[in-house]
Amino acid sequence: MAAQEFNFLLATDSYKITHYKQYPPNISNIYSYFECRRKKGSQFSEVVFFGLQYLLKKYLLGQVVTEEKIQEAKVFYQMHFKQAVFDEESWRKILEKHDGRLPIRIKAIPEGTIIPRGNVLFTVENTDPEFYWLTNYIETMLLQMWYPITVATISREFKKILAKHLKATSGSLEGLDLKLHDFGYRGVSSQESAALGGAAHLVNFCSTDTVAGLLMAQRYYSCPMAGFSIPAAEHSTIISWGRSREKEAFERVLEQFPSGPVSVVSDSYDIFNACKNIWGDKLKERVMERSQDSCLVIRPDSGDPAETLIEVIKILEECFGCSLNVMGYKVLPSYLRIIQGDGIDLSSVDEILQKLADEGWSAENVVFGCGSALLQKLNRDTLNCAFKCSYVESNGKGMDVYKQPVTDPSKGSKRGRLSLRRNSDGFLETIEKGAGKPEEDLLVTVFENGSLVLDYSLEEIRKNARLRDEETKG
Ligand SMILES: O=C1OCCC/C1=C\Nc1ccccc1
Repeated sequence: MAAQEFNFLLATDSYKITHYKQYPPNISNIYSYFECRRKKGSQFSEVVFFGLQYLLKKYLLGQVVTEEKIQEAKVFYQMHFKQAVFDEESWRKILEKHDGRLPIRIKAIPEGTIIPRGNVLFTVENTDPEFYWLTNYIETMLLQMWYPITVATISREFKKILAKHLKATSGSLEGLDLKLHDFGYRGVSSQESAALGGAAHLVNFCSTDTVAGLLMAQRYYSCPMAGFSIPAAEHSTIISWGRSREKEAFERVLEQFPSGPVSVVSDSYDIFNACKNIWGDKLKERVMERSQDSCLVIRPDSGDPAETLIEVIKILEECFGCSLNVMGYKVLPSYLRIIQGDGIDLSSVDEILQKLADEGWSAENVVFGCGSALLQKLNRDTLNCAFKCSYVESNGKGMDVYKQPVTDPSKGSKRGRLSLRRNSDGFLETIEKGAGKPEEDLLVTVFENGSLVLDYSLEEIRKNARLRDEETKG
């Protein structure tokens, strides 16, 4: 028997096993959709759609139903419910009639599309009337797309902030794609989260240490190398020399990586002493002989980020001097930069860059690392991701359906078959009740009856997600 790898029949919430018994008699079609519900006062007005292609390729393509999996599920659910609720016969029908391929159609906006909250992102419907229950059976797995969508969205919000400050204090967006480095691999809940979240960040940037995200981009988004990193110290490679030999530890790093940028975490004992007396004195010659594309990147890693950064940059200015750029902001010598990877989130990065600017410093001097705030400090409610049924057919008649809780109108759902179009002002909008014109519909079929209909590359996704001009103004 084939090793029981992933069993699709077990990849859902228990209660969904019982839903086929609850739908109205003679129901033949269930049509549902995914959206990031609009929420008054929410921090994020638009989202980046990303991640569905990975899920389709990994879990939904080809034969997902087999006799072994039916047997395994039958035994499992009998024990779990202590009664026979699992619909063995229907699953066997899928196996016999569709060779175990899912009779489902998924239509979605192109990955990387930037879309305002409250719009349909993808729709799901059964293509064989016999398996109406399958549409919402896969809700559980499909709703997990909240994660890559939310990470890609947060990462792009970082990009807007970085672009604003870079433009305002340097007059150019050069190097924007390298301004936010993913430090988050260790802070996520699993290898799969690291892969999905890491790849989601790479929609907006090409700077990461989360190797799993690079592999995801290679294997599922046809991108051979989506991001880059540089040699960098960590505390162990510094403190292993003992407190009295921090200078030797730093010197070793410079020697071992003579060309190309190198990052050295410098706060093991006293970041200010390290900058002034080691980098700015004992090793000053070594630092100055490095060039722009072999710069030393000093990494503070503690203290209030803004205060520490300001004090560090002032010490470096004293020791190495600085120049003024075309915007009149100060820039350290090109062989010297700073990376701030501690305490970075959407609000602190804006505050730090503003304080640097107020002190006359360009955003060119610093790159940022971000861990949990990028990959983990988020949940399904961050963008209010929801999956809801909006249309059903029974006895050949269609009916628009919806929920509208008197206790929370913001949880109301859309009704009828949905389409997405760009209106005359160029804004995306969702048309409900089947009123959309097919030729205007931006939702495209990406999955049908077990086959992937479209395959997006990270390159085209990045193009869809690039910042628009107005988002880069100061
Ligand atoms: O300092 C750096 O310069 C740029 C390259 C990466 C890097 C540090 N990486 C890292 C990863 C995970 C947790 C903490 C740091």
